[in-house]
Amino acid sequence: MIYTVTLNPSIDYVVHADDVKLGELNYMSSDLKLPGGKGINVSRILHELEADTTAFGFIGGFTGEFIINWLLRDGVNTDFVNVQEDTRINIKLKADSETEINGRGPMISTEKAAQLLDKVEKVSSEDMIVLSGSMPPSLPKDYYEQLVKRIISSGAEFVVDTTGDALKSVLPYGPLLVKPNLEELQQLFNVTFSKKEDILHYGKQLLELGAKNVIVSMAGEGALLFTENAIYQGISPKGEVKNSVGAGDSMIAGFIGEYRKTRDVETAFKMGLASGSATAFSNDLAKKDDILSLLGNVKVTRL
Ligand SMILES: Nc1ncnc2c1ncn2[C@@H]1O[C@H](COP(=O)(O)OP(=O)(O)OP(=O)(O)O)[C@@H](O)[C@H]1O
Ligand SMILES: O=P(O)(O)OC[C@@]1(O)O[C@H](CO)[C@@H](O)[C@@H]1O
Repeated sequence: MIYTVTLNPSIDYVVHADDVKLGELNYMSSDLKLPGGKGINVSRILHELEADTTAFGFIGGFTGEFIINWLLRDGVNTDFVNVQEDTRINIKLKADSETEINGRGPMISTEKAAQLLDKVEKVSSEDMIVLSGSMPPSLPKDYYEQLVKRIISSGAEFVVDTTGDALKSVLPYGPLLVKPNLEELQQLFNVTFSKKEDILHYGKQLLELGAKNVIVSMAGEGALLFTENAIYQGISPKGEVKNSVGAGDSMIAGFIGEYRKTRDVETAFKMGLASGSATAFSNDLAKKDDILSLLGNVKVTRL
């Protein structure tokens, strides 16, 4: 089983508006409400790729119900901790450019935080856990590390997709995969990249700090995969971008779903690239057929 943990799920409210003027009344040309949050997106793609998955996390209120009902309807297993306040709503504004405004998230009590720690401790050493996304502000700063310590005691492999200090704190525990995008990698080391060598240097740094594999994703420019033996460059297929929200999560799902089957990083990377692009080319997350049809157009070379 691949478990995902979304500490801060969301309804993603995708708003299309042709010509947005700040400070004036604007009308949407269309809108769409989707279940969101990084781990939930990973579970949705894993389910699409027919991998066994269960979504853990904190969920609450009418917004939480929307998400649970959607996942139930699609057949995605969930085992959330229920909280009192509403799960957040994140705005994804598609105008001339893409603007995101993410909510802070509900209050999580100490008791609820402890319940989730207990859940992750009970997974088996055969399982894998993906920890993704931001934390609601009421959780302790070291909550990611607390989760990882419990996972380590279960013996399961784990993947982390978060940012900043939370990411730094879990690297020494040896995550199977971390996947910063370019901006997140620069923020992590407080640097600005001016050439490809900079990306290669800081990608390798993440391996040195403890990650077993690192993907640095670069949106339409593809991604780089760093492993203990080699660095691979992945070129994404070209296509019409409809909604790139969740492309990174889809990439993680494609990678780990395939890696669990083959233990081969190169084929896993190809599946990750195809899944990320297939989501970028869809309004919602990608469907299995879209992913498989892009697979042949993905190019991976060893550097
Ligand atoms: N415009 C695009 N064209 C083709 N492929 C894309 C595009 N955007 C994303 N992808 C694919 O998805 C992968 C992940 O995208 P990206 O780097 O934007 O992740 P991210 O910033 O984590 O995204 P998000 O936070 O929205 O999930 C890319 O490496 C690429 O393979
Ligand atoms: O605020 P976080 O947790 O960092 O990111 C949340 C989020 O932007 O990430 C997903 C896309 O990756 C969306 O479904 C969701 O709205």
